[in-house]
Amino acid sequence: MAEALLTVEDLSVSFPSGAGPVRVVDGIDFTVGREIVALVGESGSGKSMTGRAIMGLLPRTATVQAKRLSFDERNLLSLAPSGWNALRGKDIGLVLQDPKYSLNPAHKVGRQVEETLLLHTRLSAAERRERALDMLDMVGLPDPARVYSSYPAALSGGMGQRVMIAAMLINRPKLLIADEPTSALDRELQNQILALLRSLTEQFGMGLLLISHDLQQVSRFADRVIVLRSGRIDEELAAADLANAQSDYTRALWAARPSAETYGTRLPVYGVGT
Ligand SMILES: Nc1ncnc2c1ncn2[C@@H]1O[C@H](COP(=O)(O)OP(=O)(O)OP(=O)(O)O)[C@@H](O)[C@H]1O
Repeated sequence: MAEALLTVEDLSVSFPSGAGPVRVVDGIDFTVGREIVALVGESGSGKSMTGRAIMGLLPRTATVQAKRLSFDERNLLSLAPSGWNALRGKDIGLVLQDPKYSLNPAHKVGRQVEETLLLHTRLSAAERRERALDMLDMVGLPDPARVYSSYPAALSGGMGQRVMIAAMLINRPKLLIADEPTSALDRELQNQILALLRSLTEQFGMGLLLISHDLQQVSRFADRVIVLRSGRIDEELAAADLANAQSDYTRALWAARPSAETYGTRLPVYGVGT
């Protein structure tokens, strides 16, 4: 197991309800080093809330508790809003499901890719442009100069997601959290984007927390897998061992892996909230 960049100990996230607080993440422990750790589980198992707790991006009504939540020796539990702003985009990047909602349609791609350089560095406009063009090239976009001056509407879904990855990696974060980064794309593009994330993770020596419901994909792109069930860790195993998982739940999720016929449908829900 790689040396930890992120340490999560006894993390819980709860929301108020008429019947009292409901714990949607319930006392989980894990670490992420310079490796790809996948957080998997059915819909509602708490994957996104875990990712958001690490990014300090939980809904206002959520309460977060942990024995320890630390990133690169910093205690995230005591970070002030200004501390979060300094961390996000600089040391921790977040890639979400659909670039349509993450990219601002009113601004050209170049400006959005450069944004974290503007916020976190003193590079000149020319240096920022050069870094952005390099990064657009690194994520495999043909004709980076044309993409740089385009508006997001001119991009396909796969290109948009490559732009988002470029925007998140331009400042060389130590950790990237990718929450279902490919579920808006077709199968072939999904594999291309995941292969790109894997290669950039290795090239930059980053950690990647990959949130996914697709165990088959995870088995090919991740190093380690944490299986969440109703907010708790059901099993933690090497990605290579997924096909021979011990827990019945993991085996059921593995058996429900999307096939060409069922791809795009949601996974069945096994006893959430029970
Ligand atoms: N703002 C909120 N208020 C109350 N409950 C919420 C809120 N946001 C999420 N939840 C609940 O938290 C639980 C965990 O949600 P989360 O989004 O982490 O699941 P997930 O595993 O990422 O699922 P999916 O794959 O569907 O995104 C769910 O039961 C959800 O209904």
